[in-house]
Amino acid sequence: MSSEPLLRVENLKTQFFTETGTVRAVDGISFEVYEGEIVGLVGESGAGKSVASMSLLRLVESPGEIVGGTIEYKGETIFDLEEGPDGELREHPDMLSESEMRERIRGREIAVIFQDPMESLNPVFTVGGQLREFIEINRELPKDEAKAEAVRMLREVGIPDPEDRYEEYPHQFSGGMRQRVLIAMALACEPNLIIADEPTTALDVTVEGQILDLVDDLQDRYDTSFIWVTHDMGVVAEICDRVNVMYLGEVVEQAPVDELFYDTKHPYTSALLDSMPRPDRTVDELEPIEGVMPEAINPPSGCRFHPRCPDAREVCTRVHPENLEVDQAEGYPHRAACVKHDVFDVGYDESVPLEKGDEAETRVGETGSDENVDSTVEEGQASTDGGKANEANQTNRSPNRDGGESRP
Ligand SMILES: Nc1ncnc2c1ncn2[C@@H]1O[C@H](COP(=O)(O)OP(=O)(O)OP(=O)(O)O)[C@@H](O)[C@H]1O
Ligand code: NI
Repeated sequence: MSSEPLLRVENLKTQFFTETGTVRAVDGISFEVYEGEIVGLVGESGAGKSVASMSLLRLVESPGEIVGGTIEYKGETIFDLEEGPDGELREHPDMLSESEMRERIRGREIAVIFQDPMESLNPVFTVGGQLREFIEINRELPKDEAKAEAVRMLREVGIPDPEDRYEEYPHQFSGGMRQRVLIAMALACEPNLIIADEPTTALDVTVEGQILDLVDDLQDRYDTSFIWVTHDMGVVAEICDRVNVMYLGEVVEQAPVDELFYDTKHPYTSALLDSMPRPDRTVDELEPIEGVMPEAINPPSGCRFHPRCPDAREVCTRVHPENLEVDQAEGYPHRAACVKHDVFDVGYDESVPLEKGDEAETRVGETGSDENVDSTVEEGQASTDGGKANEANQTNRSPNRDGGESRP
């Protein structure tokens, strides 16, 4: 972890301004992607994974807008704001222009693979023709060289008889084969980073396994970094090096994959793991996560997961936890946004456990739309003083290494 990250995302916020209110789809997430690693974004539907992915390429469409945070790629600024003369926020002058994003970044440096290949492939053109054209435009190669390169890429992603398949149309390909074509397209410009948004979700398990193996193999050979978006912890286990668990627009846990599975620090991650089919468990033993995920338009006060959390105590309804480092593993931080960890020091141990179903449910959405109602805990700050904590001392920033777990 000594080197600079390829991608650095800090406190990223993306919102949708709808008639019914502001949807805080991505609400202050931070993570890094280092060269050659596969970083997972995992969480239930609506967690903000796709909006986060689109934000990284500045592809959020109206009524959505990135409203805060920083995105840096190889030392260049994809997104940043600064304060103008009248205190208003405006785009930082260092920010890459729209044409730089289009000509230099999207596709060439950072490519995307979507879930549905039919949305990305045009049904009226041959698969090979589309791939060739893409290579021609993006790599400025003459037509015949681009064609040779297209055939080579099709072979590279495991499409048999690529010369023949080159002439076929998307509908003549199976779902798995189409997904391979999209991977070929993503790889065609030899990007440093590929964002894959649930690219295997529509495939059956066997084909999904083959695609994951292919990606693993290509990742080894090209040393491409990936951001892998999925709701499936099984996929995470198979492919990711490090993982960000998202809940209602926030990253609630971040850790190297083994650490996340074997030393889970956030109750939401535990719930995701418990709801995951495993060979050593029967279907009866699967535990679906309690309740449904509330709307990002009016999230619960305090910890957004508290209405569904088995470990929730009274303090969790009031204190909004940052994603703090609670441990280290393999040289990376293990972060968790849960006040049961000692580093938060907000009185979790003394707090009264919430009775499931009553307190929890009435709290949903009660105060969530007003951010100032919650106090936000940052490292080394106690925050039972209702927001004044932000002015409290910032000096004690060292994470409490032996205090990762709450005392019994
Ligand atoms: N165009 C839009 N207008 C309003 N709200 C939107 C829009 N797009 C997304 N959202 C909202 O943003 C939040 C995050 O959505 P997002 O698609 O990122 O979730 P996700 O984690 O990718 O879920 P899934 O697993 O279903 O793809 C959701 O509450 C969603 O309703
Ligand atoms: Ni999505």
